[in-house]
Amino acid sequence: MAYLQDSTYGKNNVKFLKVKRDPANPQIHQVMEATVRVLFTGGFDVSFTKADNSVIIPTDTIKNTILVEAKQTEVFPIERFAAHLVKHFIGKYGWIETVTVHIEQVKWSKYEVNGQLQPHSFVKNGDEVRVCDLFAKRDGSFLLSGGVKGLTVLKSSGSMFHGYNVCDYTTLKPAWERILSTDVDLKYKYDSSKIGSIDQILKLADTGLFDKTFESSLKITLDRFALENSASVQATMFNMASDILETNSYVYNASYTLPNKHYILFDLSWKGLKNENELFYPSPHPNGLIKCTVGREPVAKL
Ligand SMILES: O=c1[nH]c(=O)c2[nH]c(=O)[nH]c2[nH]1
Repeated sequence: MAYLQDSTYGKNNVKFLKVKRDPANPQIHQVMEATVRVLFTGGFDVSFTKADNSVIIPTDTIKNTILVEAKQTEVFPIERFAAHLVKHFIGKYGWIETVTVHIEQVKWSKYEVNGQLQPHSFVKNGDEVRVCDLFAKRDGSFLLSGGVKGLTVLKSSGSMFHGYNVCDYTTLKPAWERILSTDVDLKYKYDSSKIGSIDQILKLADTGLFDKTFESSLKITLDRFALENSASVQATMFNMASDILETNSYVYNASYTLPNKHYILFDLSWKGLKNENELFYPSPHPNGLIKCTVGREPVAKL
């Protein structure tokens, strides 16, 4: 006999752009362009196993809800909007057991013209997005994380890779100077016990905690990337994550997923030319893929 082992459903890729006007000067805007995913679990099994649609909240309704709530509530920061959606869905539909919200925010930045920051013109300089994930249960427990995705960086000096294991399969030459490039995918998980509750997420949003954590983590990532003479992707990402934990007391752990996007020194010796770390060819594949999660060491109890 077959049985339903696992299931979830919801709406993905719900996009909106909301203009926020400064109450003191309505010409000064901020824009939130976001993509939202909402998934449910709960009393939905019969919709899979008995073709009973009565329990299904149509995914179209989920989409409408996201858009109506985006109109009616504050959407900055995305952690607050995620918490608001969780409260709405769990409060309204008694048979939902868990809600998972994922939000990606496009980075629209204001820029200057003739030395004047423009009040309602924005530029997007890359594919970088701010992300947040909130998993919440009806019993009030939750997991919240924030982060950044798609932040592409490259340094043309200050990166080494040598001292690695060498065996009969090794062809890689040690490097004391190389190109280092990656697409940063960073996720920092908040300590749920420090935050306390979904309602507290709304309150902490007002204190600026989530914006501060995001800005600080981004700055640490970019600062370390630029300033450290990197021994390896592994060592640098560990140092970045450690800095995030040291600086942000609400962060429980920090995870990086970093592709090592290789730029390979082109051998010009056959042409009688020296290549002193000047000409590389970007290698689209294969690429290294390096992940780590860094947490806080438990404090020893005496
Ligand atoms: O920083 C690096 N880590 C590796 O694990 C690795 N492997 C490799 O071929 N080059 C690199 N670079």
